[in-house]
Amino acid sequence: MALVGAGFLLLGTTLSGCSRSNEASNRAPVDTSKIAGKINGDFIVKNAATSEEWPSYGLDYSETRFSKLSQISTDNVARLGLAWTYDLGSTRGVEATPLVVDGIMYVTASWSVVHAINVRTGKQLWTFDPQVPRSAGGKGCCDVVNRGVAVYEGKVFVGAFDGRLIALDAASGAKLWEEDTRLSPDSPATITGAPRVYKGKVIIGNGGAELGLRGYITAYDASSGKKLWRWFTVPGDPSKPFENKAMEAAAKTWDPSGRYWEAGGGGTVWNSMAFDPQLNLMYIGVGNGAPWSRNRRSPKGGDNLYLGSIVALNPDTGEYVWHYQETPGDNWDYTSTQDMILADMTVDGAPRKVILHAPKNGFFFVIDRTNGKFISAKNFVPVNWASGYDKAGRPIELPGVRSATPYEIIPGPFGGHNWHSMSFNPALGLAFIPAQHVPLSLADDPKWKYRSNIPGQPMSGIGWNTGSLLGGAATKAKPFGRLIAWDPVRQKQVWSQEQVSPWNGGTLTTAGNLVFQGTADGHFVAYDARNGHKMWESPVGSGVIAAPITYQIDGKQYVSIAVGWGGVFGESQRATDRSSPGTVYTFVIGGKAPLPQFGKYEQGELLSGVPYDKKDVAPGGALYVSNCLFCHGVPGVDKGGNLPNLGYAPREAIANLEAFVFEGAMAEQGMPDFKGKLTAEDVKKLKAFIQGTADSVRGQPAASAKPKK
Ligand SMILES: O=C(O)c1cc(C(=O)O)c2c(n1)C(=O)C(=O)c1cc(C(=O)O)[nH]c1-2
Ligand SMILES: [Ca+2]
Repeated sequence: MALVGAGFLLLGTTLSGCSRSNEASNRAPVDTSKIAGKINGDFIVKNAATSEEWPSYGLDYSETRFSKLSQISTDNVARLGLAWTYDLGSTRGVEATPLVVDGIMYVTASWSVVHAINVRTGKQLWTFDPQVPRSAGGKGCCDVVNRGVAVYEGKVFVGAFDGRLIALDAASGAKLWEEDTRLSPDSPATITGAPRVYKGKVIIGNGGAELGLRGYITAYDASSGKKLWRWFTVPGDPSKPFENKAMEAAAKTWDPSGRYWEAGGGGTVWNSMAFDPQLNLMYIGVGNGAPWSRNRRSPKGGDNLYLGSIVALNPDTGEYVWHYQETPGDNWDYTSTQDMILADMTVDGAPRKVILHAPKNGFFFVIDRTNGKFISAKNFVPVNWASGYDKAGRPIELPGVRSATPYEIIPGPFGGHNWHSMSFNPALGLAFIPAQHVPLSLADDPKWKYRSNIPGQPMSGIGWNTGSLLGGAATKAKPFGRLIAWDPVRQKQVWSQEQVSPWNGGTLTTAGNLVFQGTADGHFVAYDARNGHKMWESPVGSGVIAAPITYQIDGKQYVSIAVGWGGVFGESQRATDRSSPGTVYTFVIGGKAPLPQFGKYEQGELLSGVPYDKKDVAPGGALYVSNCLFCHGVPGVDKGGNLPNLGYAPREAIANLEAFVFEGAMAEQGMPDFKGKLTAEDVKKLKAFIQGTADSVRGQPAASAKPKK
């Protein structure tokens, strides 16, 4: 088909098909009667002492990602070699932390497809495709990703992107039960996060604050799927009774004249949780406001609890116990959903049970996890929205950061640190943060209306609610990616490593004094955890965003990483010219398997020859921001991520843009349907902006590849 040019091939249609077709030949004998039956709370606690298996998302209930294994160490890591690779058959972002129990790895690819792999051979045991309708693609803000599964008493739990929580038989992959976590079929709720199982309850939150969701978290009985409790994170319609005292208290911090409940208010729990069995408290990280702009959401101001907070809940009942708000009155998509780590440390001479947290807002927090009391906060990246935190734990906000005048907010909405997992090495007292900056300027937009396509408001055409205009001011800060080793007690950076680009993978640290991390430019790297010296690296097929794991089988320590470029930054931008399907890489000392052949990313020629009217370029640009930007990037400037850059698309594709926008040419790949949302006249303007921008890039000496969002 002529329209399917080089750029579009990348979208691929091979999801799970690839592994399926190999199913018979890939199977290897496994005693399935013994799989994962032993995994329960006691096991997870016991395993934390040895780290032999990797039974839950963050390795242990404290989510430390610190492995006690030391067979692979700074002494021999240089001899690390490939044991096997496994093709996940996906072309979109792979964000999963794999779990390994009883010699089987459970890992997810994009579109929530689960793969069970025999770790001894690297061969497939089974796959499960929840068949997420591709029309759900446009409901997610940030790529059709999944961060992994939970395993408990012989079952595997996965959150499907369309909002279903599904239980599978760990031995066969057969579906045992399925529950819809959404409140209604037209809800914008998705699931991208990994479930956790605490005390026999499968616990999961949702994504969707951008699309106008009231955040909540739900617990289901692991064996039956019965819903046990649900806790909302922000108050609902004030004409209805409060669900609980926590909502009554929270409502006092919201201005009802903003009618926030119509846009849900936000506060989604789309990623992080942790559990302290001794305190019987579970912790959740609560997300940003909907819309982003507080002036639109709550015109008289207010802290808007429990946005941007860590909240402690009783895992038995879902009852609120305490909260600490990191970003009062969030205005910039400053989620607190980044991974939390529970640690015990001595602060000012006293032993403290703490939570370590590096949320999007750029500050590193140490919080007392018994009562939520603030201990300290210090910025780990440059910030320009607050000068610091006072003794009570309140940020000292700087003027102008909520205004209608375009302002380069630092960190931007991509965060000084996003969902890419942090790890904490208690032996060294260091946390390893995948830190970054992605420049963006924002301005409050008084014209915001719930779910209205307003040119210039990012992605409002597919239902985003930011209440903010994008751009308008040149950004000055440089984008960066930086691995930071942070001492939480002294609140001080100990070492750092600059990376090629923002959006690098999560980290793993080990008793072998190592930190492992994959990078945006397609490498898997081991550093000396004490000083940041690079000890080993291997190229992998594309940019890495997920976090590595390590485990021991038959007396041998392995390291694995799921590779697949994407996520919200990686949809439109890239830092490598390689392109490969989602792939699991497993390494072992002395491993001799050959690296797979890496594909080359075919960028295509800069677009030329699409006729347009110059006066349509500027209005087309505003429409582009509100419909296309976060998926396709700046035409001719960004290089394309796991979705194509339209400035390098084939001429026929842009000349026939209607086929994509209205006729569903890419619907099977998850592209939203713009019928009834855009007019033919709008599409004419979009073409003008795309070709006009490509033409102006051509007029420049060299196309800059720097992220512009
Ligand atoms: O507010 C939300 O509900 C929500 C959900 C998600 C998600 O579910 O992935 C992301 C975000 N926000 C977000 O702000 C963000 O930066 C982000 C990045 C990613 C990703 O997977 O790359 N997801 C999300
Ligand atoms: Ca968000």
